[in-house]
Amino acid sequence: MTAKRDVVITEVCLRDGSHAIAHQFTVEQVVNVAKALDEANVPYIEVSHGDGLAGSSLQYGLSRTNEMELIEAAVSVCKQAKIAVLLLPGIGTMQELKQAANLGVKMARIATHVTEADISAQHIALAKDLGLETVGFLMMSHMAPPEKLVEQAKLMESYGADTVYVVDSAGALLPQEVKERIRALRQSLKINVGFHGHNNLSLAMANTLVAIEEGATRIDGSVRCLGAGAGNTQTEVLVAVLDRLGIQTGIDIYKMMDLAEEIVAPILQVPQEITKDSLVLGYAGVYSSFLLHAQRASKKFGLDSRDILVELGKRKVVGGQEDMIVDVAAEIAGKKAKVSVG
Ligand SMILES: CC[C@H](O)CC(=O)C(=O)O
Ligand SMILES: [Mn+2]
Repeated sequence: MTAKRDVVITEVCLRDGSHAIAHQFTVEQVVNVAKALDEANVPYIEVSHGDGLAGSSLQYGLSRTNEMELIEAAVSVCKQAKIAVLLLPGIGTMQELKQAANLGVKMARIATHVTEADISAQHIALAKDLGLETVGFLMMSHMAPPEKLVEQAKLMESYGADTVYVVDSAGALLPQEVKERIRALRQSLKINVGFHGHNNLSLAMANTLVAIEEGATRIDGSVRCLGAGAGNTQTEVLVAVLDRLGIQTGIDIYKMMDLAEEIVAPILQVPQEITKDSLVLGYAGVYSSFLLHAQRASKKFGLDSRDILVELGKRKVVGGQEDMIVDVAAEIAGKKAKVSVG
């Protein structure tokens, strides 16, 4: 019997979590996590490089294992859960999307910067042609006011998306801002509205609950907060909270708790918590996936990583501009050197 679900959860630890572990997932880890999530009745599990299909590169970070192998392995162990992939046009191409569909993926999430939905037209159309459920994923949603978000979401809807997500990539949105954005989308779209949070300001759960209150029915979470920055809304906690609120997810709470503790926690190199660097991501409005890159640059140039992150926030650097992290670090280090010589 299929479970009743008022809110449909997509588990992102095997994709967003890839950022947190520098894209080092093994087939064994993916199999163990996906199988346990499937048994807990999670409906969608996203598997890809952190930056989406074909993200493995020097710019974004090389994957330990080819993501197609990871996707194939996840598909093979899931009895009811559907595997989703993320694709950022310009990083992933039509070819990878077709390859993923051939492997048995059932959902494609096409992600663009919040003001660039127009570049998703071809990929959304292809995903629909391939028979995939299709999501438009508007990243860095804190950088656009609700009216702009509506304009961009309507473009995705017109291309054929079944759902559009407000994506708080930097974990910078405050509850009121989430409320305004979800409300505006709900009033203007005919399709589902979703929310993807990051916990850099410790607001992922509060923001998710506000989004649900405003009518978002598609929600992302990551078990044990295994996601970029301080991670996402913690799925096992969300499932318990929604159960207390009488909102059905169809997910088995005990099984989620067990897999979080026994299978996902051991994968974490360090426990996910709000450190000074992840806090600055939310505070300065910086892409959560920039965290490890900025920390590496801070070591290389002998800087406080917060100075690099704050400057990136000021310059409104967005996804795809990872090379700017080293540029900014070099510039700050250069200025410091001049001051100490002068
Ligand atoms: C780089 C892609 C990014 O991690 C997608 C995402 O989850 C977000 O923007 O939060
Ligand atoms: Mn994310």
